[in-house]
Amino acid sequence: MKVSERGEFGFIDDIKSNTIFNPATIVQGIGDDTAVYRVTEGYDQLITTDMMVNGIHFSEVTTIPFDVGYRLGAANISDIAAMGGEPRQAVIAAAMPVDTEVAYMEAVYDGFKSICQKYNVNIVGGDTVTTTGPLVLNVTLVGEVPKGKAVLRSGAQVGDLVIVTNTIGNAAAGLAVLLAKQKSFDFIKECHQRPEPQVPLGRWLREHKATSLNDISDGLGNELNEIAKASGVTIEIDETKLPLHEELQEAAKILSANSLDWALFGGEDFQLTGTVPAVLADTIEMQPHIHVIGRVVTGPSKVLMHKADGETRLIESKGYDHFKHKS
Ligand SMILES: Nc1ncnc2c1ncn2[C@@H]1O[C@H](COP(=O)(O)OP(=O)(O)OP(=O)(O)O)[C@@H](O)[C@H]1O
Ligand SMILES: Cc1ncc(C[n+]2csc(CCOP(=O)(O)O)c2C)c(N)n1
Ligand SMILES: [Mg+2]
Ligand SMILES: [Mg+2]
Ligand SMILES: [Mg+2]
Repeated sequence: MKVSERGEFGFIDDIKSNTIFNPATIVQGIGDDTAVYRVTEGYDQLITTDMMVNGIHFSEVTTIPFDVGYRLGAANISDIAAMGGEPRQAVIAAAMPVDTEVAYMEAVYDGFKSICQKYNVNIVGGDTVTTTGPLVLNVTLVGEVPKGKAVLRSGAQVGDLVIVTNTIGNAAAGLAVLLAKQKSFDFIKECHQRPEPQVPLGRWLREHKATSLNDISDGLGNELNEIAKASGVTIEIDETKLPLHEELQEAAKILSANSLDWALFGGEDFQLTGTVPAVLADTIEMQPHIHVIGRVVTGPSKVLMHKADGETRLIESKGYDHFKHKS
């Protein structure tokens, strides 16, 4: 059945069950003019929004509907993780072409509900409209962080260590193998299709006094430049220290692609990058999911990379730019 046959209110009825995963904070969920939720005493409130468009962030070739919903949640939860915060309440809006299948949208919502359940996020409302363009989905997410403890982009200090979580470039590599219709490469494909926001590591980094954090949506180069600019520092990273997964290296060989470009400019990894005080070096050494990739030094706001061959390269802020990208 198409959404047009189901009708606006029928559609809302179809998706409104199984949306509250943290009931203690909810006075009113889906079903009134606004939702009503309770905040935690002693916490600052965080709010963020991110959108996904069919043909830009996903396509039939790259992403099944469940994963469209999962990634939509991941992109938003990731921004809360990048503040060292806890995700809490979400509203979701959908602009649908009239011939969209109800089953497709239900699967999108199943994916979104699945990640919300995993991170204890309540889905407290939304909006439903039709469009003559492609499917557009938007989430606005509220989170919380202990008062005054949000980890900003502007706190990097000279002498700090530069860190990144897990491995980077996988989402771009996964997209490339999906578009090339390559078999296998399941790990990097999943990194593209069903990325995991790094909430526990964001919390760990906040608790260990990280001085700045950013999530990797547009590419490591872009995110580190944002930190360098906001903090007024130079960031130096080491090419040999960038954590790259073996599947990414393998995919680069098969597709004759540049694995370093994926890592620096790929985006959509939703890993965290940022800075921590140098005294944390030994503690980080024992943290298997956080890697030191460089240092903060005095100088103008820029990012430099010491290459494997001994040369130094300026890393431009050339991540994914929606107005400049040609597909
Ligand atoms: N259309 C807009 N109107 C008002 N503020 C905006 C708009 N677009 C972005 N911003 C704000 O600009 C800043 C940077 O936004 P950006 O979307 O680049 O960050 P992000 O959400 O971390 O990255 P990404 O969208 O790539 O995941 C944020 O403070 C964001 O709220
Ligand atoms: C079908 C298809 N083609 C290309 C891409 C690549 N892509 C799209 S948006 C984006 C940056 C993050 O977006 P935002 O800044 O909105 O968070 C990237 C790297 C994709 N995901 N799917
Ligand atoms: Mg954004
Ligand atoms: Mg972000
Ligand atoms: Mg972006």
